[in-house]
Amino acid sequence: MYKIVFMRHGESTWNLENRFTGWTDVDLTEKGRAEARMAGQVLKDAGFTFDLAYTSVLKRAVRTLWLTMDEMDLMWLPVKNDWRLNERHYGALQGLDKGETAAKYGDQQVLVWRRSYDTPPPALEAGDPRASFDDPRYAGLPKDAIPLTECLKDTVARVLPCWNEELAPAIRAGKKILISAHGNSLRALIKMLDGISDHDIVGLNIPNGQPLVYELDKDLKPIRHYYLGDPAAIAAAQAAVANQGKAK
Ligand SMILES: O=C(O)[C@H](O)COP(=O)(O)O
Repeated sequence: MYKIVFMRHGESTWNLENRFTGWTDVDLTEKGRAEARMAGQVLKDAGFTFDLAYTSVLKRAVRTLWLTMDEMDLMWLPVKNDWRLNERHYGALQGLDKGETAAKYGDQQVLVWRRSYDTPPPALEAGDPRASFDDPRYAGLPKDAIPLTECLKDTVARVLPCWNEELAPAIRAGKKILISAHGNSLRALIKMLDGISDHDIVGLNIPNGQPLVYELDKDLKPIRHYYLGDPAAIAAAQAAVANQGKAK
């Protein structure tokens, strides 16, 4: 049996401000830093240790990983930054207030943009300063790999090769891995691992800074999964994430 740990980053400045973030590279708040340290403490107390860590190229996930590793006295751990673990690109919604957007377009439309499998948010214009074409961290990518918006299906399409080429081989090689990523890149991974339907994935919300353990069989099929930490607090945090996209 293999065990891997997923973790969504701690609270970011735009989580606090309730803005659509996507590929915008915002940092953690103080609360987010505390959540990341707490995750390290919880993992340490539960007896976890790791050989290798993966994260995105966005600082909220990278810093969460650093703080968690620091708390576990694992700053030496090899880390692989993979853009394919980035948050789902939020297109022209990036920077907008989620509640105001719901007040303008309706809760249902915002739910579709946030959670539907195959309807992307409106795309950025190619010349929009929010587009990532000139960002050096994506310099090695073909231009058509850099999104202007993404639905979850698009995120699955980039996360799946990351799983097949990086994560799964590391797990099979016996490495204990920690993956610090984002709400929707983790939803994409979990959808794929658990075979969740396009319909049911709408109801899955990932809380910030909570280690999520997956136990996998020899074929890397999930046996069970569970959050470390207080179930009531986790359920409340999941409900809070779901409610972020509603008009006040
Ligand atoms: O990109 C974002 O805004 C968040 O990290 C995830 O947002 P969501 O829960 O609204 O999809």
